Amino acid sequence: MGSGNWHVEKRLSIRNDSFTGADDLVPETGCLSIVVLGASGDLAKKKTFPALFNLYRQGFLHPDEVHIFGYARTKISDEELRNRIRGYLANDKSSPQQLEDLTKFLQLIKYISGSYDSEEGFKSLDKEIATHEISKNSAEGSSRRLFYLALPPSVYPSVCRMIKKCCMNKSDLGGWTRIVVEKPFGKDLESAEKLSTEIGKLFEEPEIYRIDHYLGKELVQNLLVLRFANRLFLPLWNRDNIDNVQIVFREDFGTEGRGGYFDEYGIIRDIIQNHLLQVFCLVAMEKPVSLKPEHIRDEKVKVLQSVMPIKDEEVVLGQYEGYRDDPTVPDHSNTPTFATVILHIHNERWEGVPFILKAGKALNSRKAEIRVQFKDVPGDIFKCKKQGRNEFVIRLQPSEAMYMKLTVKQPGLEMSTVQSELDLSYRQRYQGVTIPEAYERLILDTIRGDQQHFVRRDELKAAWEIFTPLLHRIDDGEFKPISYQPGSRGPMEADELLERAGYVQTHGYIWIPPTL
Ligand SMILES: NC(=O)C1=CN([C@@H]2O[C@H](COP(=O)(O)OP(=O)(O)OC[C@H]3O[C@@H](n4cnc5c(N)ncnc54)[C@H](OP(=O)(O)O)[C@@H]3O)[C@@H](O)[C@H]2O)C=CC1
Ligand SMILES: O=C1O[C@H](COP(=O)(O)O)[C@@H](O)[C@H](O)[C@H]1O
Repeated sequence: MGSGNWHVEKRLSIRNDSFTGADDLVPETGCLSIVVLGASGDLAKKKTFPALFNLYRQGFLHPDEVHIFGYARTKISDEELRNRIRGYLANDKSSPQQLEDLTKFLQLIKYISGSYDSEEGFKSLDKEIATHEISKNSAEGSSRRLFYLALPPSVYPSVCRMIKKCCMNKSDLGGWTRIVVEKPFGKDLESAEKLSTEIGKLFEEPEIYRIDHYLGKELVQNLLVLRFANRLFLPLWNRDNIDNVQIVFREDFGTEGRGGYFDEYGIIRDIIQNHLLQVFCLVAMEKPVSLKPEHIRDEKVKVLQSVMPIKDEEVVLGQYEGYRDDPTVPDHSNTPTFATVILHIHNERWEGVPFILKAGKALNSRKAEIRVQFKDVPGDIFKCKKQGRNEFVIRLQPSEAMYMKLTVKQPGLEMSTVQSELDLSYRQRYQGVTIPEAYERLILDTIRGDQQHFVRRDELKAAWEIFTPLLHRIDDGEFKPISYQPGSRGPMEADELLERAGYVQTHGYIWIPPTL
């Protein structure tokens, strides 16, 4: 936000012109109503409205087509909602153009107050939407209604019932009603299936968009391109060449202000079962038949179903010291704030290759990356084993980059080797290019009707099947987290597990950042 580095690309329509594989999309012309349910909440102001504003600024949401409705229980006026979100859309450093855009954008927002389980509020919401559709001369049957549930999952079923009962539009002329749901989508296999069944009775799968914002990150979206559009990787991406894969998430802050929520879920449900597992799927899945969303999701499900049961000795849990000082966290909480979990895939490509999923809060750094470590060179005549293995690192954040660690000849007269890198740092290579926020792309996908980057019901089920037995044991207090210092690397047992899994850390590798 507010980078001042905008690429404002005005589009005539929001028809999809990229290579998503969703080429059977219907041209969409009807008026578009975006309803943010839970508009007074944190997610709405920090992510949803800023993403909508960015889409508006880039010409993807046309003022002559679009209207935005905020809905929540809090009784506030349109103007009060606008004032609440204003600070998240612009700041002192915003350009005059941005401020002018902001004023126009805020005028598109209307607020309706109502409860999440009574028809009254949803009927007035429907009335407001209909008034807007009529004012835009939208042909009945062509208007589009997007309901974004920025709400706790406990109210999803009642909200979906209310939408179904009070707010559906006709869709015979290309119109639609879609709902976007956020994680946490259940707490284990049983609760997730129950939720899916409840929502599934009301909406068809193509109408449900289960969002995982990691799927909207630039380098996550690049994974299929990298893997399947580069001849270089095709023959290497398997158990014959790859020794181990790490998918890592680190945050250098704790659960500040979210202790109550976090304690109910823990790091596995908060990060690993969804975000890291989605990345895992894209790294490990087979090539899809095409880029059609269903083909991609079929492959994701297959690889999830090939994951073997997690072994106790391949799990390390941690909890940072001071976590329980949060008044919203119970004194004897057993909730992990750190976890390393090793997954094994039982298939021809990956048998024997550990996939190490690691996530932690209150650690010494903030990053999310994929680290693919290759096997040692057989018959190594240079004795470069000591210097380190080839590694291909895809850094999702911060500062998107991918680099390949290689052994090369040390420049000079002597014949000696050194570790170096082939480096693609995005900031350096794509200067002046603004990388969109994950939510921005994903909301655009929901409008375009492209489900490629959303989680399908069977995918969600397979994801919960992997982690539910372990989660139940943690919930029952059978598996205890090890205490670690905030600002550290987490429990040292996690690094020991990494070593046992075969990861060889490179020592003495020094990276010299290129200068512009
Ligand atoms: N384009 C760019 O921006 C590039 C940047 N670099 C930078 O160069 C530096 C070195 O790169 P690289 O070697 O890939 O990355 P790191 O030094 O960050 O990490 C290498 C590996 O060692 C692990 N590790 C780190 N400390 C320990 C420890 N004490 N015990 C056990 N394992 C440990 C890391 O695990 P864990 O993930 O858990 O920390 C990671 O798997 C990094 O800062 C990197 O960002 C390098 C090349 C290109
Ligand atoms: O979903 C979540 O993600 C954030 C981290 O997101 P990022 O895009 O900043 O990597 C995490 O802080 C939060 O606990 C979790 O619920």
